Amino acid sequence: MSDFTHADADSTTGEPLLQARDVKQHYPIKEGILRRQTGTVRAVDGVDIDIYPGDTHAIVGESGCGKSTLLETLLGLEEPTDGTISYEGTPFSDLSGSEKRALKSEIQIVFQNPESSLDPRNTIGQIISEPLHLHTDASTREIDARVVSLLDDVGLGPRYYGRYPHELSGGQQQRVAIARAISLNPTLLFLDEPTSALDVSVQSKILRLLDEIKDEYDLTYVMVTHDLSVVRHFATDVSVMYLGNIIEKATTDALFTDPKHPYTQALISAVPVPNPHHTAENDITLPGTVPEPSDPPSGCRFHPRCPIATDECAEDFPDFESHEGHDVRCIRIPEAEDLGSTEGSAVNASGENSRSGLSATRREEARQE
Ligand SMILES: Nc1ncnc2c1ncn2[C@@H]1O[C@H](COP(=O)(O)OP(=O)(O)OP(=O)(O)O)[C@@H](O)[C@H]1O
Repeated sequence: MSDFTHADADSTTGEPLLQARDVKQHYPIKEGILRRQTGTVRAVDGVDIDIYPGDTHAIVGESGCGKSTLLETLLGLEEPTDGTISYEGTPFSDLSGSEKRALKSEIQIVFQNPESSLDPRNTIGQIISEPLHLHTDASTREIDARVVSLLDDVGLGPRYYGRYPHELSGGQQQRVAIARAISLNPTLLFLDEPTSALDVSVQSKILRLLDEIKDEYDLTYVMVTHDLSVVRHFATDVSVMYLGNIIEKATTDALFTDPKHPYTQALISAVPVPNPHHTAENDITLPGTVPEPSDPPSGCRFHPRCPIATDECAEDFPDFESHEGHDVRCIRIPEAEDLGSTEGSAVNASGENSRSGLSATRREEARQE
């Protein structure tokens, strides 16, 4: 791979860039002086997912459903307990050592909290240039020029080169994390709750930057979030997780206009909407809480909380069934409820600026942060 060049991600073949099949991530529960295993946390419990070139694929679900564990497993930070993850058709387990190293440049991540993801002892220039020093043969002069260009791309400009993370606001720090993540021209960028640690006023600016950077750098995104307003305006596709499993997959439009799984319907009904016709009658409140992943229910994992479950649901965990463009794990797919409009949430990541004014706009936004 040459310096700063982009690996081919062919969007014309229809092949997934990243694919997971029956991926599990189980953790042993050990107790006592002898640390005997007394149970297993099924954090991720048989996930199938396909990420296509150009997607912004959101993985959503309540706290503890396994989103971060899935992301870390897909990223290769943790070996899955079981199952296969493939990149451009090749299972991770079949990659040679040098191919695995090359893949580290191809797949990057932006974490939730920029303050803890940036080394406070290093300048912004050092932080952004580190991957370039580690993974390319470029000269110091070339790398410096690249860092200045990256600072410009994320709206910060060269005067931030010698500053330290603590001198920057949260939004500006996240811009640095994004610059570092795109420095090697990756193909796939993982976003782990990229805006949830930021002030609301800054969140939409960072999402807009990510949206623009995606086009400029020809990126594919996989984003983990619990914020459905962000998903609605930012993602192209959504996978809904419940207790270690994906229970519904669809395009964002299809998922929000006509959610199929009773859990998805409840999640979406809970999105706050500035709609005068919205009434509490539209809200679906689920009984109980998410069970422990160390002791999941039999059959359909959702059945103890499901408003339409029958005895049958306690027996078998259903496979995915294709239903009007959605893939749904449910044996009794309900008719879509009238959930009211979910239009008009706060985030607009559609990138309204003209390209010519882009750099100036980004700088002004970064300065205000
Ligand atoms: N290393 C680990 N050892 C044991 N259990 C773990 C480990 N990592 C995660 N878990 C458990 O796995 C389950 C899923 O955790 P995970 O952090 O992936 O959920 P999440 O959906 O990302 O939640 P949140 O939105 O709160 O971050 C939780 O019950 C968590 O306690």
